[in-house]
Amino acid sequence: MPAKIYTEKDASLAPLKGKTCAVIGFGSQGHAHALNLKESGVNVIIGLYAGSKSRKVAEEKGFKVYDTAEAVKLGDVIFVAVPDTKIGGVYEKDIAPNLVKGKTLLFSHGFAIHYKTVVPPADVNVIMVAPKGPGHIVRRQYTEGKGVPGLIAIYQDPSKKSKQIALAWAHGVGCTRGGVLQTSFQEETETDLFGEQTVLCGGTSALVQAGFEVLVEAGYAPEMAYFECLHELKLIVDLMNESGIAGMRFSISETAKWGDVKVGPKIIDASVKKRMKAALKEIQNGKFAKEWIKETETGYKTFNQLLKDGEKHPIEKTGARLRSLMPWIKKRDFKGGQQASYE
Ligand SMILES: NC(=O)C1=CN([C@@H]2O[C@H](COP(=O)(O)OP(=O)(O)OC[C@H]3O[C@@H](n4cnc5c(N)ncnc54)[C@H](OP(=O)(O)O)[C@@H]3O)[C@@H](O)[C@H]2O)C=CC1
Ligand SMILES: CC(=O)[C@](C)(O)C(=O)O
Repeated sequence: MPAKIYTEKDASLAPLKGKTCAVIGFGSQGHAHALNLKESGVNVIIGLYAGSKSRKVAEEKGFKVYDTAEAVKLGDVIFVAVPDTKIGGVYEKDIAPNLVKGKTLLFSHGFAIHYKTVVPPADVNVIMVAPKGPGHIVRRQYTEGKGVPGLIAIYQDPSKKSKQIALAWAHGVGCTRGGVLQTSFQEETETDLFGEQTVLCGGTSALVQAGFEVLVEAGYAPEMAYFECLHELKLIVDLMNESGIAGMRFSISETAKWGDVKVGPKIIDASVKKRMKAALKEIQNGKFAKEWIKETETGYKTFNQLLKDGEKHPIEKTGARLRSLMPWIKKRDFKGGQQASYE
């Protein structure tokens, strides 16, 4: 039996009417939910720590910004939009002391609840609204009248109104335009971590860099390798996004189709699936989460080094030059931090 997909006709903003929605954090997801909800007519305030560089941006976007603890006190629904491994600390310091009966705690990823860095009191609703897409695209698609599909989950529901609140939030950020599926905190956490590590960000970055390196090491121009392995990837995935893998194959050449079905499975073969299963196991048994929490406790030492190494990959310099020749590709100003958006 196919899973129920909630769309705009199944949702209403009514559960949020007259409510104060406190978004804690104004980064990738935080800024998107806050702006989309506000434009949907919902009353939104922002909670940030005293020295946050996001304060200025949030105020410039017209939001009332409070210290985190104050925002929690004022909020009826509190969206914890801070980095996953920081959530535990923010919760203990600023959220738990102000989380009184009847409030709703909302997450857009299940990490903190599933791996128990947050153990909420039984008398508050705990829900999730997880757009299945990066925050900047959640915002962009909303402004274009589209919507990133999303997941909702209910962890605890003393009010017996949590599902309506979750659907209202999903509606307010535009997810019901793309379709909303109900899941659990465990399922969202495990599938999201798996996808971002092995298929999306992790798998794709590694695949693209490997393809670029093979071509450049074989003597082909880096520009050629960039166009082939990164720029055109979006065009191919756009076709998949519109009409599936078979639909994408409709648009590519016979020769490309033959290479696709004949050589593709030799590249992503059973050994890749074996490694994917191993990654899933480490997510399911908590090993990944433990290592990630430990990494943040060391001040992101290895993480920052790996990010720096990635920034130095030759594909970045080649790509920046080629993208600058395409005026329709909007340059992003990252100086503002994670909430850097296109607006
Ligand atoms: N990025 C994405 O697209 C997605 C993220 N998620 C989930 O959304 C949640 C938020 O992640 P994401 O949006 O990426 O986070 P970002 O890193 O983009 O933004 C974090 C925000 O939290 C702020 N912050 C940090 N500490 C505090 C604090 N003590 N009090 C208040 N605000 C604080 C930061 O302020 P400052 O700018 O000053 O550092 C920043 O504005 C996570 O649970 C993540 O898993 C889910 C789906 C997709
Ligand atoms: C965009 C998204 O959902 C990711 C990749 O899982 C994330 O940024 O956490």
